Amino acid sequence: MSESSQNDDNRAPSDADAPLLSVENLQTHFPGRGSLFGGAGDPVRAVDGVSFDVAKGEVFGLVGESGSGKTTLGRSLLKLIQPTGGHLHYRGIDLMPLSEKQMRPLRSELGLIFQDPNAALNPAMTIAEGVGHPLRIHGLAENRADERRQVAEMLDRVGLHPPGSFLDRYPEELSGGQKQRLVIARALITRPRLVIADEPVAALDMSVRARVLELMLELKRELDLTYILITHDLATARFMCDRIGILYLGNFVEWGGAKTLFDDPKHPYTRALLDAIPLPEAGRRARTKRLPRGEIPDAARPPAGCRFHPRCREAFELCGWEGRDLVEALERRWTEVDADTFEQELALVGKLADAEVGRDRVRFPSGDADKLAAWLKEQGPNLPSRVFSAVTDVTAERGGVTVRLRAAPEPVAQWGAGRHVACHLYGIHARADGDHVGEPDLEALRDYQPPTPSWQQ
Ligand SMILES: Nc1ncnc2c1ncn2[C@@H]1O[C@H](COP(=O)(O)OP(=O)(O)OP(=O)(O)O)[C@@H](O)[C@H]1O
Repeated sequence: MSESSQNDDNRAPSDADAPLLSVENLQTHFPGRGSLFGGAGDPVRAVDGVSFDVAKGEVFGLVGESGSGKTTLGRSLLKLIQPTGGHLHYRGIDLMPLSEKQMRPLRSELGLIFQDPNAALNPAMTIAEGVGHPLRIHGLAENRADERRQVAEMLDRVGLHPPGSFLDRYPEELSGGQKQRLVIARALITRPRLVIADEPVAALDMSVRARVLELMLELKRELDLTYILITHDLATARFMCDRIGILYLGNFVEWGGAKTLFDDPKHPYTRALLDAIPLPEAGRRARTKRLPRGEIPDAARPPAGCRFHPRCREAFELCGWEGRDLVEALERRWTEVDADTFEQELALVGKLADAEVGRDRVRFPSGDADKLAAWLKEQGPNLPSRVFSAVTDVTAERGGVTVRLRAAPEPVAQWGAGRHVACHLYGIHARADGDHVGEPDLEALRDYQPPTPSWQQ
């Protein structure tokens, strides 16, 4: 089938101005992993409320650390994984209720470029068979000769010259860069409109990465493609993307034009990621101390409030501090103080494993509750995080001390300065469906003035 005849179908009442892909509050939760002792465990919120549109012809980047949900989101957009909630429209077609059988006519329009060529290419098939396979699946070749002709044409487009010399060879005979060109040829052979490229150059040597990315941009222009590019690498995103979404624990913290985000990032996480890449331009420091602390948390137990708050250097009292943050802050303090101080404080606070840790409180068992409460009040503000700013109450009782923390809302994205940003530093806007946040007193927060972010002072 020619490209024009594919475009002539009448499957959807497509409005020329409508986005090619429209994503609203998309969620993909996996069943909980359970524990050794049984029980289902909390669901893994791999994708948790993502919203964005992709216009025809654009390159939209999904950027984030390992575990942020990029791959799950990419696969959910193609319904290779069934999202568990939200809305997903492609060319105006509501994809959410479609069964795999109903999706089949659309599959040839939706391409996927994999990261690992070895996983994407069947080593037992010749290049003609492997790259031509999708044509057979979708009935897009008239006969074998037509299939070989189409494969040869696509090999030519992806720079494997002369194409005839590749047809009857096997993928393993090719170099890494050539194999990735094959993967691209296979993804584009059905002439898709929307292509999701999942870390398309991450497995390649530095020396060939730029050439493969340039090829992808060239093919985009020639074949009228729209890309969603998944990458953990901001330099790749900067080179390729028109717009970028910064993903953190299943949701965007900031998204908008690539230039806007690179030139003037607003979210502390975006700023930290950008500070981590060495850039040649004058005025941008190669590495600073603003890198996020620690690792991305478990998506089955996302932090309350803003999910980034435990790692955020700008976090303040309304960012969602909870009991485990207080315990972690004490742990960190004890790695920083001298041995004598550690021994004294351990004797007073007791082993942290003995503390009863809840979302909105921590109870420390203690034989001298008054002394411990006084120490906590005095040292709390000096802990190596802002957790104590959220403490509402330190109560000495018989046998222990209870520290209570105020619940705070999960931020919802706001529009400002040419991008969406989900951060309380820009005003308190709570996500209505953030059901893991506890029960913040939204009424009390209505007139709250957040502090000025440190970089604006
Ligand atoms: N099938 C699954 N069942 C349960 N949890 C899953 C499943 N697939 C992914 N996850 C979890 O979902 C979260 C997001 O994973 P995902 O692979 O989408 O992130 P990613 O940003 O693509 O990371 P990476 O770059 O390492 O691939 C992780 O916590 C991961 O462990």
